[in-house]
Amino acid sequence: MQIHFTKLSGAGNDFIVIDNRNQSVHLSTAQINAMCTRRTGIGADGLILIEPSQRFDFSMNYYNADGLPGSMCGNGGRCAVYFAHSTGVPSADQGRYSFEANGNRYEAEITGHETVRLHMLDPEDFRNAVAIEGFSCHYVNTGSPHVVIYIDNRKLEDLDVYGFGKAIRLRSDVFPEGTNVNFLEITAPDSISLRTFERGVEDETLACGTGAVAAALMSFRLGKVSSSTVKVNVRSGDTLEVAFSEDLNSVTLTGPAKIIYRGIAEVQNDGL
Ligand SMILES: N[C@@H](CCC[C@H](N)C(=O)O)C(=O)O
Repeated sequence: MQIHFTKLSGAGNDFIVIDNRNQSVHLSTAQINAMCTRRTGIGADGLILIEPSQRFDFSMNYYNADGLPGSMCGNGGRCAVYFAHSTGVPSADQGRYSFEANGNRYEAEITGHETVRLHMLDPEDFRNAVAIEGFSCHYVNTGSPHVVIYIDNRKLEDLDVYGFGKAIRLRSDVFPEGTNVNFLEITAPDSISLRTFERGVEDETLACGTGAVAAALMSFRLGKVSSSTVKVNVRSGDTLEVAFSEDLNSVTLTGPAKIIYRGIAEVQNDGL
């Protein structure tokens, strides 16, 4: 079966996006995993199906690279909106899209050349300083579950994000559903540097949108940054901007979303 797709990058978090508004594409877990596998497939952190919605401009169905449905993907949401904009998916409000993902409504707008601002859900379930694997782990759900760790006495660039991230992600006694794990350094009163191990990719990614939101909100909550607009420098070298009200609501995530290429994949019954 041949599938037309578009590859997008949201600050280095990369996605295969498929326009499935006619609902002709049905992919299994194994097929999505094969398409997302680097070297033998197209390669991506996740796959997004753009599907019809009764109530909004479209529905975003997001799958992690392991082929399983993911929780909210902030960079994926921004890429889905950039894809919709560049593909001519109609929107009820010019220049602004509404879509559903994981049963929630999201809104986003194109704010400049290859730049998308996404309005996020209010954060939930803050937990402070739980000791796990030798780290003081803060936790918040920003649409996806995130551990936030300040690596005060080490260098972020030298940190074993894969090893430490995986060990914490696999602590099912603390996180029965798993978690994404973020390591960060405060670099100024309004900026941080961030590296993220992602659940479902099971590796470090070059950026994570809901992780950037978790890191910015947690840092403001703990008094580690003083600005409610925080620049988050991610592994790709890009910068995401997280803005919020002082009570940590009305959160937006803004940053680059780019089309890398369009292609046709030959998908076998059991994968590529
Ligand atoms: N990269 C994403 C987060 C995607 C969801 C996550 N991997 C999960 O299911 O836990 C982002 O940009 O937010």
